[in-house]
Amino acid sequence: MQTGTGRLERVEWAPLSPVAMRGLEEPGRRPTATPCGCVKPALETGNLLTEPIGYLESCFSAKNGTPRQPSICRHSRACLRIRKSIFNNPEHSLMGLEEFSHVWILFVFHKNGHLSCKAKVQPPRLNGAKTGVFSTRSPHRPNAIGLTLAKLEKVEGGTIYLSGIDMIHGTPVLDIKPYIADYDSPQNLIEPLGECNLQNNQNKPKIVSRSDAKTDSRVQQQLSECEEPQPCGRTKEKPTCPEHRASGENDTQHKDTAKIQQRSPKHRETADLGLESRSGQTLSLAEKQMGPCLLEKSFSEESTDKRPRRRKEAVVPQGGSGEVQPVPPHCPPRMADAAHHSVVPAWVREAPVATLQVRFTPHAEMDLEHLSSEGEPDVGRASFKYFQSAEEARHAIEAVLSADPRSAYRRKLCQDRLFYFTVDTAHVTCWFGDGFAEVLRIKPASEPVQITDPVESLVSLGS
Ligand SMILES: C[S@@+](CC[C@H](N)C(=O)[O-])C[C@H]1O[C@@H](n2cnc3c(N)ncnc32)[C@H](O)[C@@H]1O
Repeated sequence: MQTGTGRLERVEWAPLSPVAMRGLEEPGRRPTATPCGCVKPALETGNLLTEPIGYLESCFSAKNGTPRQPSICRHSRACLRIRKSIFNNPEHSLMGLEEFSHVWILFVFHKNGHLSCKAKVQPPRLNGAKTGVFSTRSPHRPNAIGLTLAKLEKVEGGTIYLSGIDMIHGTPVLDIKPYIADYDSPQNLIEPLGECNLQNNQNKPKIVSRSDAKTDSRVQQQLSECEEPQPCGRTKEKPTCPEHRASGENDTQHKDTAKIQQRSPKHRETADLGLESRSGQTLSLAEKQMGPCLLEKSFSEESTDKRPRRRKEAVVPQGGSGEVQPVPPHCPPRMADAAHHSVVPAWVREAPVATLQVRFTPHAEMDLEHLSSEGEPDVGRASFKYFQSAEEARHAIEAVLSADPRSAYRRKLCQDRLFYFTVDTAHVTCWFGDGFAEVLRIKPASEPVQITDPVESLVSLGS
């Protein structure tokens, strides 16, 4: 059962439930029932009794108005304190994480309201049409687990600070994993060594299909930053603000980790490829061997060979219509990145509505000014918890609204209705017209945001 705390308890994870077991034909692996009749959770059958590692404090207090994906609003902020019930020394579990610029957050959609989910859902971008739940990022899925790639702003003791998030306040978080482009992005897939015939020196350039000019912005950024050939294991962006560095304690950890990581990128790859990487000599051999093999295999290539043709894909060729381009041999992986991207169905990028223009009425402008100056006027600090300035608050409101946060239903049937949402301490009232959203009022959010875990709030209001 999924409870308000986000804990997925054993009864809902019973492996004999139709959802959990349909199609799984391993009768010998079914778990035994306890004398009381409960089904024993068993890792081997995939029955996981989860325990949130923490509860998110987020600038979004409710689902309404929360961005549908983290990329929509880069000023959206949150923090997560690892619970002491998980690790006695939570800070130990975060050691080294500050070396990464982005993290995956796995969480429970604890405010779904009910556990039922349908095989076909209506994602907003399909404007009422249906598609299979597993081809969407819908919160309503058999296991209500969400996955968000967030920017890691800083690590402080046992707490991480994030931006670019799409989760609401109180979201139970199950796990954090570092984002490693080399593993997590198809642009960076590394050919298994076996596929390169080293002995015969037949390292022919891989044929890759170019696709999709509209790459994920992070990837675009990586690509644009990659003017010089770079070692491919390193994806760290420098933190934007120096004050966002970890505390002194973490600096020590940082150095330790840095020592390990200084030699890590190539070592990591050679290790992954099963090559000895301890001695420089072996490493350079491995490097020599790997050079041409590091060309990536694109999904497009795979799809051409093995999969039935997709209906309609957002394959926007760069400099040609899906032509097949050889990637030059000896091209460092980052450079090869530029040659091809991942493929998604067109509807993912073809929003049913254009990006909306956002405007503020003079009244709303005054409200924003007023709200900003309510905090600590002497030090010029706004009364926001998460935003660092009124300007950031304005950008966040614009970002949320320009992506049109309304459901397809509301967009079609409730066109002249007011729309409300809360972000940080601002309660925003607006309405939507043809191609625009207009902010009418911005008031202080009256309700203090409730958090699920009985811990002190990490972000203090005003002071
Ligand atoms: C479409 S989901 C995508 C989440 C994640 N990026 C993913 O792909 O799994 C994002 C939406 O889930 C909703 N949401 C966020 N946190 C939630 C929570 N804890 N429980 C239920 N719904 C939540 C919000 O309405 C938000 O707009």
